[in-house]
Amino acid sequence: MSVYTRVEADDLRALLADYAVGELEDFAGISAGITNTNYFVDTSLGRWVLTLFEQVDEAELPFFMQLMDHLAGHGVPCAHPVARNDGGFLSRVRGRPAALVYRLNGASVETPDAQHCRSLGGVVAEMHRAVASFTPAQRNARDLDWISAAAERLEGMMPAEEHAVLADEIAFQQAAAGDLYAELPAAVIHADLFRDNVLFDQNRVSGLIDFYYACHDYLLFDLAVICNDWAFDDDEHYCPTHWQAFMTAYTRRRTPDAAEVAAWPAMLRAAALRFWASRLIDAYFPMSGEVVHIKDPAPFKRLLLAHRADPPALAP
Ligand SMILES: Nc1ncnc2c1ncn2[C@@H]1O[C@H](COP(=O)(O)OP(=O)(O)OP(=O)(O)O)[C@@H](O)[C@H]1O
Ligand SMILES: N[C@@H](CCO)C(=O)O
Repeated sequence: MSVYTRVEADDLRALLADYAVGELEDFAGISAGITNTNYFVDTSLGRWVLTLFEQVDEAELPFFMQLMDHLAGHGVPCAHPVARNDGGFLSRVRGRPAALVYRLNGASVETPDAQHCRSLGGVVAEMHRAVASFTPAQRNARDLDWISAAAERLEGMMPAEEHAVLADEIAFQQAAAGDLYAELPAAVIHADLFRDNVLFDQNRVSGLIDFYYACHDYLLFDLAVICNDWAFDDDEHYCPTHWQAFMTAYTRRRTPDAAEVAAWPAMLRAAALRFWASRLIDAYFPMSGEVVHIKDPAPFKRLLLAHRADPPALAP
């Protein structure tokens, strides 16, 4: 359920008066998504998506808008905001901060094949090149400090044996941060490129969406998040052809350096840890007052343990 705030035609007419996008023709709430309220909005001049930000820290929104605008300006297919007549990207609808974004064609795929992965590899490499000239930065809201604080909250709530794995992995990642990760290339990354955040049209990426965890961090972290979600099936079986297809396309545009190759097994673990921890927090401390879709933390624990034993290579 993604409509937390109900929007009426009059709200939209008032909003659209601030943009040069024509007259309202139709609109409908979007049922996918968890965090924000999203509406499809059709006007006489095009098709748009209106997002009402329900949970994002308002002070962070200009960063996300600038990032999407920058990437789109550099040819990266992605959701990006429409500028208002006064040049800004943010509006207010029903008391919520809101943005009108260009509507992309296509849909996300639950079960990607190698062709989807190949197309994604090219787009992610383009994104990693385009961020080199993007100067605003924002820290990772789900960094190791956040994960450590999460582990403290979870102590005594989750099974002790599992908590010990969590604590042990945090210690490993703290050591890696001062050593293995010290020389890694860093820039603004997406940080949440799961299958539901990529739209495809005819097996080609039509756009990346949901940049609201974007932050300054290691480029390799993006690759690890993608490998964990796109190259492992729902039973955590590794699909080498998926990862091969992704990396073949990626390395045509950007070659990982030696430090990235060395840090890869640890970074796969960091990405598994990040989503294990956030899903544990969502499961043990569910947000009240809304319809909440809790994602199962267990696959990321299993993936973490699998990576400790036998991580796949960065460039297979
Ligand atoms: N620019 C866009 N063009 C077309 N469809 C979009 C666009 N942005 C979002 N959508 C559609 O809206 C749905 C919900 O968007 P999104 O995943 O960003 O929701 P959210 O609630 O903000 O995020 P999350 O699901 O991570 O909590 C997407 O699955 C997609 O179908
Ligand atoms: N992609 C995340 C949720 C949003 O950050 C997950 O699957 O846990």
